[in-house]
Amino acid sequence: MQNRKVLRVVAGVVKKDGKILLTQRYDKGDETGLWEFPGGKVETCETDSDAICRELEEELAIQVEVVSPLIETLHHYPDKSILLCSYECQWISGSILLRCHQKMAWVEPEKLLDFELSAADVPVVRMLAG
Ligand SMILES: Nc1nc2c([nH]c(=O)n2[C@H]2C[C@H](O)[C@@H](COP(=O)(O)OP(=O)(O)OP(=O)(O)O)O2)c(=O)[nH]1
Repeated sequence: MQNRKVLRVVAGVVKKDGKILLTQRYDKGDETGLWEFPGGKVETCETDSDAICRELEEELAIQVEVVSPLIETLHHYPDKSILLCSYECQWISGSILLRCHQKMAWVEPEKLLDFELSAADVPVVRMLAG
């Protein structure tokens, strides 16, 4: 595990009216059916901000501006290791279309832990829940 490559994954924490956007992965593929923050893998030559803006456009059809970094969490899944880099984002334009997720929810910070989350997201959510 020590020598395996760590994937850099960005997660956008989009807030609206005091609630935070969570999306649910499909019942197939990685982290099946679990809730997460929208985002994805950072591509070569891309900044984290570029990756967030691209992923939220691709996955949800919304345009966001990255406001500030939150926390980075290293998590080892059985098949891969990821460094999850979370950022607070401001929604600029667009209406949400679920292109890559089965569900979405706007969640009060204190209720985030009620959702079945990808394991790497738990420290992020603990921080947001206060
Ligand atoms: N997007 C996202 N991925 C997360 C979170 N937490 C977490 O463990 N992951 C994992 C799930 C995946 O194994 C990996 C990111 O993969 P992804 O499938 O979202 O990335 P991508 O959009 O670039 O997808 P692809 O090119 O492989 O289709 O990180 C999270 O909050 N958001």
